[in-house]
Amino acid sequence: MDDHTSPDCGNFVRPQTGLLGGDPMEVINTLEVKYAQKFYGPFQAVKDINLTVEKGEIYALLGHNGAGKSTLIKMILGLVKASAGMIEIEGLNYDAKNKEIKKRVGYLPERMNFYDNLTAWETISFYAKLKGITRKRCEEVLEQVGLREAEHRRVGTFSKGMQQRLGLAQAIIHKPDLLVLDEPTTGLDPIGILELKAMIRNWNKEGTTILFSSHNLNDVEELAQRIGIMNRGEMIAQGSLAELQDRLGLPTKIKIDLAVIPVDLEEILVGKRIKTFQLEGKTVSIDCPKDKKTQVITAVMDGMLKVLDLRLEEPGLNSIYQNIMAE
Ligand SMILES: Nc1ncnc2c1ncn2[C@@H]1O[C@H](COP(=O)(O)OP(=O)(O)OP(=O)(O)O)[C@@H](O)[C@H]1O
Repeated sequence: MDDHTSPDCGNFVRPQTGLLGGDPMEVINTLEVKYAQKFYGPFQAVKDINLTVEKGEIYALLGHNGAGKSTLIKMILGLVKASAGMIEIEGLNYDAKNKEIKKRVGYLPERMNFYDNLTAWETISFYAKLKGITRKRCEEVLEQVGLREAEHRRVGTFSKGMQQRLGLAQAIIHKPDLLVLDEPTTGLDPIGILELKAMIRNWNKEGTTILFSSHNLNDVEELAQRIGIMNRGEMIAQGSLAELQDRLGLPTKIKIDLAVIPVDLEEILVGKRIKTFQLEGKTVSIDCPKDKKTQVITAVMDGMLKVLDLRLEEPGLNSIYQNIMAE
């Protein structure tokens, strides 16, 4: 059972800096989570999570079912009370500035329940009224999510994709600084996913910071600048794709298409200190440490091989995720 109260600060004490206890040069991040924990009875769903989302970033939470993503998201939204730790949004915490935070955050839950008998226009007007927002903004936001033509249809007749768009409209209507999306692409068809990603990118370009959770590695790879991987309540890895690749020491694959395969190919490559490679047709693949790419490419291009094409393949999120989960 969720307890819908504000997260407390537990036993975390914010470090004080500067003469008056605050550093004037301190950058305020959109989201700051420190040592956050959540117990449901004796079960610990979230374990000592530290997470920072900088202004303007798109950050993705990734993890198996039950990893604790939704719980963490609800703690960030003030919908679930943290057992311990600190959560700040734009430098504000829920104990002191609950209402102020709510104005700055927009949320699309995993499942959104609307009144089937209301039209899209009536639904969005209802949210607008709650938040003191103008009719013009309702029109604008329905336009942005592509529901203007369907605005007088009852929500009960909407497809999953259309309901998701309406959910997005209510999440963005008050122009939040931080938009939080819990598995936003689940249940959408491929076109719906593409359109949703375009909307997310547009809002982000306009300055909205975005935190979303997902099971879809492609969506995460395409959208997120930084990724947090959770497992059994813990944050087991965080960073950009390149940082995660470095951390794991995963190689870059160099693929070389040759015009002809010389009989002494192995000798040539070994002579250039390339000991392991795979040959498929006329394509040679070399797994190379990231910091040795230039040396390997220079060695291959020195004229002894007739190279038609050469390309680099960095490991994708798929192999990064699998490696991290296997650690
Ligand atoms: N209200 C609750 N009471 C007791 N246990 C809960 C409650 N909510 C979540 N849990 C448990 O906490 C753990 C984390 O759940 P959570 O929903 O946060 O995971 P998740 O990563 O979002 O999973 P999914 O990807 O399936 O949505 C799970 O073991 C879940 O059963």
